[in-house]
Amino acid sequence: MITTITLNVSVDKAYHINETVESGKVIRVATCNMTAGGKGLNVSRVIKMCGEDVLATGFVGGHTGALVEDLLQKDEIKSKFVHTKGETRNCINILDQDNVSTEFLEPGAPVSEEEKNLFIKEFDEILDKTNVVTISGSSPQGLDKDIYRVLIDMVKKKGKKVILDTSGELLKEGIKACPTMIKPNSEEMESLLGVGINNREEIINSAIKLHKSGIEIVVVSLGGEGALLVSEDGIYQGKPPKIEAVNTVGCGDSMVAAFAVGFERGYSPVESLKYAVSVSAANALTSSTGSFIKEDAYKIFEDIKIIKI
Ligand SMILES: Nc1ncnc2c1ncn2[C@@H]1O[C@H](COP(=O)(O)OP(=O)(O)O)[C@@H](O)[C@H]1O
Ligand SMILES: O=P(O)(O)OC[C@H]1O[C@](O)(COP(=O)(O)O)[C@@H](O)[C@@H]1O
Repeated sequence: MITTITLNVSVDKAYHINETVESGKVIRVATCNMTAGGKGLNVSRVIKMCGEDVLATGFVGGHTGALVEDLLQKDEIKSKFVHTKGETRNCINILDQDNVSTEFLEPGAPVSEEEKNLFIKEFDEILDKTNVVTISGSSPQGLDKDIYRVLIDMVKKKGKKVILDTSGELLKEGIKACPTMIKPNSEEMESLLGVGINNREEIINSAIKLHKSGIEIVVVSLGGEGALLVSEDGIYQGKPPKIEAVNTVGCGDSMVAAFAVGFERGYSPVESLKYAVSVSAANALTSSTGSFIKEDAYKIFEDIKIIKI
């Protein structure tokens, strides 16, 4: 089983509008899609769509939290959340007539020390039934910046695999525990290493540096250019064919999900790269966040170029 951790859950609303976003204007929404969000729940949905068993964990609270549990149940995704006194947040993604996306991400309600300790206790028990763990996104107020380091240490002590996909201080602290894999984009890697990254060579050198620091698999996502993978098997780029992207929100989460599925199925890093590029590119073809059509992924898979560097 794959377990996903989403400490900062949300209800994601995708607003489709038939104009462009301008401040000071009243905008009527044409259609609204609602999904269980926070990066880790997008990951959970995509894992389920790939056909693997997944358990979603983290914190939920109040009416919005209950709605998230409902939405997951409708997608037949198992969950075991710690219930908080604070209310779960909302995140809004406005997609305009040209499919340009503008996101508003609310902060998460505070988590108390007691709620955190309960999560750690329950997670320790869940780990015994889990092969792969994904940790995604931001953390709510009330948790220390080393929370992911603590959780990764727990996973690694039990000999399981763990993917960390976050940014800023959480990523800086988290990598001290050497997760099995990280998936920064180049801006996240710039901030992590404190250097400017302006070209392909600098991306490769930065990823090699992170791999050498003890992270088994470093995947740098490159948007429409696919992703670069550094592991002990070598350096590879997975390049998707050119597609007409509709909504790229959740592409990073889809990539993490597909790598987790690859670990669960025992794929090699390069096989996982090809699979993950096809699933994440297929996500860009649907308007719904963290979702893909299998036929799109199959078609894209056939046309992916794997380039050895
Ligand atoms: N326009 C696109 N065309 C094809 N694939 C895409 C596109 N945008 C994203 N992807 C796929 O999704 C993955 C993650 O997207 P990216 O935007 O790089 O991540 P993040 O959302 O984490 O910044 C990419 O590595 C790629 O495989
Ligand atoms: O969990 P975080 O880091 O606060 O991010 C929250 C939001 O980011 C998104 O996952 C989109 O992020 P990506 O496009 O980077 O995958 C939203 O769906 C989500 O609610």
